[in-house]
Amino acid sequence: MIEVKNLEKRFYNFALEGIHLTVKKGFITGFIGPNGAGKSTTIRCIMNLNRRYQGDVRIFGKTHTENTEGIKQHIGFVQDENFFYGHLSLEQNKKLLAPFYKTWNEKLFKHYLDLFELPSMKKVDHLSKGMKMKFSLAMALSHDPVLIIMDEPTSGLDPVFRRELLELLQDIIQDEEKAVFFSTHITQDLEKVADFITFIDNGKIVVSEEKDALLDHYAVVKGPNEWLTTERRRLLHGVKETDIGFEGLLADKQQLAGEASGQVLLERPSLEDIMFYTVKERKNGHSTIA
Ligand SMILES: Nc1ncnc2c1ncn2[C@@H]1O[C@H](COP(=O)(O)OP(=O)(O)OP(=O)(O)O)[C@@H](O)[C@H]1O
Repeated sequence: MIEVKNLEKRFYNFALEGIHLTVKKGFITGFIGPNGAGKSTTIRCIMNLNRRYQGDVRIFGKTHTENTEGIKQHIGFVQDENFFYGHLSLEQNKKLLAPFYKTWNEKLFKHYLDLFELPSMKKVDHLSKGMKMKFSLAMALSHDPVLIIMDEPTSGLDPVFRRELLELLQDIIQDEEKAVFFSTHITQDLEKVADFITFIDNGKIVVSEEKDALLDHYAVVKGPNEWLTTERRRLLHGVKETDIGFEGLLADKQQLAGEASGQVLLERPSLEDIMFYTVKERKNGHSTIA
């Protein structure tokens, strides 16, 4: 559905470098990374909103130069900023925007307005933050897109609706013909629904992999300080030492096979752990995980 190769985008004091990324049909791919890592910039390049970039971005096998209109017809896009006309009602916004989509489905739109409890006659400016996000979602889903790309769609949503949205996304990919790609800081959401994870830090992809495999081969290692020889320390990322002991992240737990037994604890990490220790390692001035 999406194939990005060697994407480069430069700003004054930031660069996306050598971004490789794929989003597969039938799956949900989560995009994670700390503030300023380059998630929105990558998404904007994929949507052709950042025009001057290098590299190959293909959606449905085509570049934007080949068929940008055709591509966008089949994408449901949710941005982190509100791009509707604030002084107009939801209904008026819909009337202006729906004609751009050949497959606009008015019944589906009404269904989402009801489901999301949105008042169609209210002005966008008078909606709460979460309601604006819900309206963005309703607009993005009502032309029955095959690819859904969202930049932090769950920010500002209450936990009940967030969970409902995750369920909705899982329903959408059930027919194995669609794909969802979304960025979020709520890594627990991705633990629930994502099939693949792409993690970006400081403009570079740290890891891009099937979620369960990723969580299987990383480990948080905890143990007494005397175990931490220089050699073993080199294997770990974001090491923190206290009087009680140390903890750090191991990218490939096979590297400690045999050596660890009995002396240290190897725990299955959360996505947040993987992010935390990796970013900590970079901030400490060491290289990131390859
Ligand atoms: N138009 C622009 N001009 C200059 N710098 C920009 C521009 N857009 C983004 N940047 C810079 O690119 C970097 C990456 O920003 P980006 O919005 O992609 O990060 P992000 O991972 O989405 O962060 P967050 O999680 O905080 O939303 C930041 O340093 C930002 O200042």
